[in-house]
Amino acid sequence: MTTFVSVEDVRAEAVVRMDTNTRNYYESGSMSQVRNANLIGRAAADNTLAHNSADFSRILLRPRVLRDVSSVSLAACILGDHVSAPLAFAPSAMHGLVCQDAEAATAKAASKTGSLMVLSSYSNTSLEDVKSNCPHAPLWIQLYVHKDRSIAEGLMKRAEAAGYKAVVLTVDAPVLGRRLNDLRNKFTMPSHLKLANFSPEQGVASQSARISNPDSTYVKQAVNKGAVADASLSWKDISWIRSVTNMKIVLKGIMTPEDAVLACDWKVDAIVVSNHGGRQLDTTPSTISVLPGIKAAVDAYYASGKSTSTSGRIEIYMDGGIRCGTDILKALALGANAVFIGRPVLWGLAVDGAAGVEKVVEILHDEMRNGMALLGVTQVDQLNPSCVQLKSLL
Ligand SMILES: Cc1cc2nc3c(=O)[nH]c(=O)nc-3n(C[C@H](O)[C@H](O)[C@H](O)COP(=O)(O)O)c2cc1C
Ligand SMILES: CC(C)CC(=O)C(=O)O
Repeated sequence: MTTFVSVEDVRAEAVVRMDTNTRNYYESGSMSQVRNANLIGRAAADNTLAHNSADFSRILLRPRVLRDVSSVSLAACILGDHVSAPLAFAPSAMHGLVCQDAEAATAKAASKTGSLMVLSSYSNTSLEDVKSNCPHAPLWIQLYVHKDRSIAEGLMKRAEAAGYKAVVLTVDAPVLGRRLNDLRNKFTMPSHLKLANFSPEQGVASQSARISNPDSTYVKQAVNKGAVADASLSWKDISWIRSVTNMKIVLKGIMTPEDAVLACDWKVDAIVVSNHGGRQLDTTPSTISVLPGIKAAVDAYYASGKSTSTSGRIEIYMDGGIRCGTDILKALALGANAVFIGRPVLWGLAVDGAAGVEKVVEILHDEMRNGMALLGVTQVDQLNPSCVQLKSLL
């Protein structure tokens, strides 16, 4: 059995186990993708996918010494729920592509490691089966809203009844990004898998065909059934979500201070600073680079007394490019209450199912504890901007 001591070790093993379609679907971003960067004449690293990760190395850590770090705790609270660390699983579609037990395996790992998991609405395991495999950690449901609103309504009602705590509305995908590798591969979900949260009559399965060909017959059928994402979604639809469910509301895909302030105005419970792992609009900034501006805007909003919320301050999370424990410490220092990982979970799954995901979490927890001790910090809420500095030559 290979010894994995870093997330990169897990990734290296995972990618050789995946078939080409799956590897390209999981690994790629949109447009100027690393493997095909020359297609539009750009350097390989000149895209959002690459910047998400690379920009972490532009932020340096400032260790403080002689601070008694004999006991370091990662314990945290996310929207009122206790978790083992401020590290959670981002929603990602179709875990059945790399693991027979699909999201049931991911849920087991979330439960065992005490990690919050967000289930993609496009999962191969039903939300009820995921819940039964995750007795010891909180679950949230991610939502894509289709033209036929009864589909999203049904999903939210089922999730709430099953004990999911929050609905995560993905706001950065009114249309799907142009994923060149998926277009080239004509990627569609393999026929042995199903989108387990929807019945075939709802036509939602056809949605996955959008990845390959927006003009396909499948997609035209799905449009007729109202199963394609509703690009008319707007801020006022938050009131509609609130009328459907008592779950907390999280917006995933916020990239500007302006939209963060609107999220405060609309009194959602939390936002995820995210560019969808570089899979939607290419050449957006990295998430870690926009996080400080968003945190400052949210702080200013509450300091100005504009908030009329009775449920407290909005929480800020981020995802994108997190590959080691110090990336997480930097994000927390710059204002995130918690971070989410997308691809690292999929790599763990591909390597060894639930045990592989547990391994990824164990590595990241170890790296966080180690980094905190060496930084002179014993609790995650002690991380603040004084722990980091921007790389410069002076
Ligand atoms: C294969 C794959 C599938 C994804 N599916 C979804 C999804 O169904 N819903 C969603 O909101 N985000 C989805 N995402 C985006 C992730 O939630 C997350 O924003 C992103 O992966 C974070 O970047 P990272 O992979 O660098 O950690 C997906 C990402 C990947 C890689
Ligand atoms: C089926 C897709 C729309 C899921 C997704 O969000 C993604 O692949 O990034």
